[in-house]
Amino acid sequence: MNYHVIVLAAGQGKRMKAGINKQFIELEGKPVIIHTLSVFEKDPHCQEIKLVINEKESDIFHKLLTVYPLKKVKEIVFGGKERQDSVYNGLIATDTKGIVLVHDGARPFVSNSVIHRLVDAAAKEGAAIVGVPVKDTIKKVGHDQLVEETVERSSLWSVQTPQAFRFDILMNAHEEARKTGYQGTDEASLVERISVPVKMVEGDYENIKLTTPEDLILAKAILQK
Ligand SMILES: Nc1ccn([C@@H]2O[C@H](COP(=O)(O)OP(=O)(O)OP(=O)(O)O)[C@@H](O)[C@H]2O)c(=O)n1
Ligand SMILES: C[C@](O)(CO)[C@H](O)COP(=O)(O)O
Repeated sequence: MNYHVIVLAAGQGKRMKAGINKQFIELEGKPVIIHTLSVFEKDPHCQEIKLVINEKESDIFHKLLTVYPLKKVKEIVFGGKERQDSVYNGLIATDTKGIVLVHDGARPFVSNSVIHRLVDAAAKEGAAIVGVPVKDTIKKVGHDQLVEETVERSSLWSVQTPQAFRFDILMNAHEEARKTGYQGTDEASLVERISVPVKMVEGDYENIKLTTPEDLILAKAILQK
């Protein structure tokens, strides 16, 4: 099943404390964003990549794409203040009636098998996301660091990207969120609000998001494997 993908790279990477957008950090001599884009470039089912960047970093991204030419990156789109704004800008630039994926540029280890399971689920159900069951005990903590409750773990999943939707569903969800000023931390939360069921597809614990410096240690270990 073919799909289009929106790859997000317009954040600042503040928690990474690298002094540069974390997308430019090199892993085995190649920038993180190139690792991520290459997964989709090599996937025959991926028809087009919309790369969403910060306008101020245009020159850097254009130079990178000269060094690493990626024929599926046909258009670069400028992102917005929040992640959700960046997704919306990517969405209005995407021309499809089929399946659209949204993926964090900072998740370079997504595998083809996970992508294909996800796309098949989205084609069948309309909306699907990848995640993994949580491994830790989860507690709700209130004032003065006092534990309020231990949350039942068996139904808790840690959510990743990519997330995949029929284009019209994701667009409706975004339009609705914009009307009401709702800000979610992922696309599925917007889709849940318009009462479309979202299917959870089991992903992979290695599909980490590079967020804080410790994640780079893990990233190097994953690459060396
Ligand atoms: N306005 C924004 C904010 C985030 N992102 C992208 O969304 C993904 C996931 O976000 P996150 O890990 O929070 O990245 P940053 O916002 O860059 O990190 P931080 O919050 O630490 O600044 C990243 O690939 C990031 O580039 C984006 O395209 N536009
Ligand atoms: C979409 C996401 O990657 C799912 O885990 C995550 O919610 C992005 O969150 P962040 O607040 O931008 O780190």
